[in-house]
Amino acid sequence: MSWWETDDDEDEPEFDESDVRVRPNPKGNRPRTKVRPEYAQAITARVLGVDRGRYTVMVGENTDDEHEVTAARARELRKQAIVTGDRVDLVGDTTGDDGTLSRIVRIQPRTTLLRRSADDTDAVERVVVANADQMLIVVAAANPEPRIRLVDRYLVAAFDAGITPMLCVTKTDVADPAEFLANFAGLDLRVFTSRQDAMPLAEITDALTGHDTVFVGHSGVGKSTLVNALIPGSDRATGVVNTVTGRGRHTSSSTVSLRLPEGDGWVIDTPGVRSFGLGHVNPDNILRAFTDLAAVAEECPRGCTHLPDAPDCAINEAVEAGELGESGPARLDSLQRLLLTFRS
Ligand SMILES: Nc1nc2c(ncn2[C@@H]2O[C@H](COP(=O)(O)OP(=O)(O)OP(=O)(O)O)[C@@H](O)[C@H]2O)c(=O)[nH]1
Ligand SMILES: [Zn+2]
Repeated sequence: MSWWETDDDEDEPEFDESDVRVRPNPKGNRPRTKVRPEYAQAITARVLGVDRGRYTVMVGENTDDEHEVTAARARELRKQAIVTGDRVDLVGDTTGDDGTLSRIVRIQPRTTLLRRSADDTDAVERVVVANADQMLIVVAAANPEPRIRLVDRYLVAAFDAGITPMLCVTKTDVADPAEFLANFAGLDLRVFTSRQDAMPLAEITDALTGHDTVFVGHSGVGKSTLVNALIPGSDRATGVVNTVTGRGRHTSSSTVSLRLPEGDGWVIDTPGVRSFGLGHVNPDNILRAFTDLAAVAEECPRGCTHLPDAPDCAINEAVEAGELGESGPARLDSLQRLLLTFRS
């Protein structure tokens, strides 16, 4: 079961940063590389993008010395994935002058890690983006048709990673998204609605300010159009949607970091990811995103699934007894739908 139930995988964009397969590491993702004394002078940088083994990184962020540098990975990092959003330590020539190459010697501990597995039964995960604290899920009201299940999968990936999701529905000039949005009423989910001739740019910019936000969405939903409007000059290629299939051409093909015009905040734009398995997801992380329900679940029997058929589930009982208020049933529904997303 893959994130996208489409059959045209041949032209799936390459995710070069996800080619490195990493084993799930219960101890976290802290690199085990010994700190070598000669790296005491290493400086910290933000990975902006990855292209064929070369990393574009930013050093001196928010200082007078801020500049971009091209870097390669040190051999001792072996196969550890270095992805967009990583904070890394650099040695060597960090001037960023033409033709220079510096070396990444360490990956700093990550605050969050958005990951995917090949499919829902695969425990081997690939990392997509590091250190994002927000996810903007972009979905079109029509052309292509919005899919609840797809948004659920993005939500699960975000909650699992400890990333706060938000939703932007584009193309509201084409269709009314109310019915679609009703499916998410049980979630604490900030929702923006947008149409090309009236994009809520100030509102979205405000939500992005001070954050690192990963943008995700199916190809053709208008994500590049939105990114270009939020960040003039970012030059995200926009494609033409095939009116028969509703699918876009895959015009944006690598993950990049873009800075908000005012400087305080980053957009990490991912290409239309079509296989985003959730084999690695821990159900406890999903429950944790529903703080009110998680508190009730303390009373659940050990190993409770919290699904409708779970015996003596405290959440199910509390909702039935009306103890979780008017929104209780909708919240429980949302939780159960998300829990089922990666159990099927
Ligand atoms: N009617 C309408 N069309 C839109 C809107 N936003 C974007 N589009 C059109 O939808 C098509 C796809 O937009 P893109 O911005 O390229 O979509 P994308 O999600 O970035 O797709 P890829 O670049 O293929 O990943 C383009 O023809 C846009 O002009 C909107 O709000 N309303
Ligand atoms: Zn339960």
